[in-house]
Amino acid sequence: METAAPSAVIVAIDGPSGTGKSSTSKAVAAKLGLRYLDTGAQYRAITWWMITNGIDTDDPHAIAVAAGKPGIVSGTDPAAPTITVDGLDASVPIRTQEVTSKVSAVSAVPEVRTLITELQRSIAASAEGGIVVEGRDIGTTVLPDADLKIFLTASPEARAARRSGELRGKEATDLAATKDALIKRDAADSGRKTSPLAKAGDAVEVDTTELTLDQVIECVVTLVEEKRAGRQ
Ligand SMILES: Nc1ncnc2c1ncn2[C@@H]1O[C@H](COP(=O)(O)OP(=O)(O)OP(=O)(O)O)[C@@H](O)[C@H]1O
Ligand SMILES: Nc1ccn([C@@H]2O[C@H](COP(=O)(O)O)[C@@H](O)[C@H]2O)c(=O)n1
Repeated sequence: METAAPSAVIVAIDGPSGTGKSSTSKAVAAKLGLRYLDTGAQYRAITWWMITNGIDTDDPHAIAVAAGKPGIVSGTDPAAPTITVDGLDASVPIRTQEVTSKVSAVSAVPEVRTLITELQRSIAASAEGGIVVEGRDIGTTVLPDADLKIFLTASPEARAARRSGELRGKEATDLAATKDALIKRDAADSGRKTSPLAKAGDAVEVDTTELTLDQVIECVVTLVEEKRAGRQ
């Protein structure tokens, strides 16, 4: 596995859905001049491609056979992250309810994980000044030698309330249904055989339930700065 230049800092941020991984990672990367990679967007992109190409997302064999076909490219500027599939901007369609409901089944297929993990490692290795990579298995599997690993948590109630706030005006905002859906997705992601959602043994756990987003960002920035200072 290739690693980034010695001065670069690699930060892995994992955790269940709605704990603030994307918002925190983007802001931390922007503040510290690092690149940013949203690995969930990559699993969403491959899921979107499967749906639009008529692949049965309940058929792991069909998914495995097709897994190498889409060309997924992630842009890592934290101010404007991008995701394309076969050259098409996928940033909007990957956020639909249909993709969200099918992404756990697609991302559980080992052939999908092998391909996406290789892609993630090559992006991290080419981020010369360092990168914040967020997902579910970054600290445990994708980048086990990351300089700093963070595992964000929050109560299901807080996470559902955050998600409902996002959805208001766009789709149904039933708090109980939102909570059930995220608990179900977390259970699928934690329960799969290959590279499940899990906290690395050496990750710092941050419970964000009672923290504002700014407080979480500040906490992670401090942890990165401490890590950098300790390496000098
Ligand atoms: N500490 C916080 N307090 C209040 N709202 C927050 C906090 N952290 C994040 N949010 C809000 O919660 C919502 C979900 O955050 P975000 O998308 O960053 O979570 P996530 O962990 O990346 O979720 P997913 O894994 O499902 O993509 C966003 O609207 C974000 O602004
Ligand atoms: N490292 C990762 C990241 C994500 N997944 C899967 O993608 C889904 C969508 O992730 P979001 O962060 O965009 O909500 C997630 O539910 C997982 O199924 C993954 O497996 N590994």
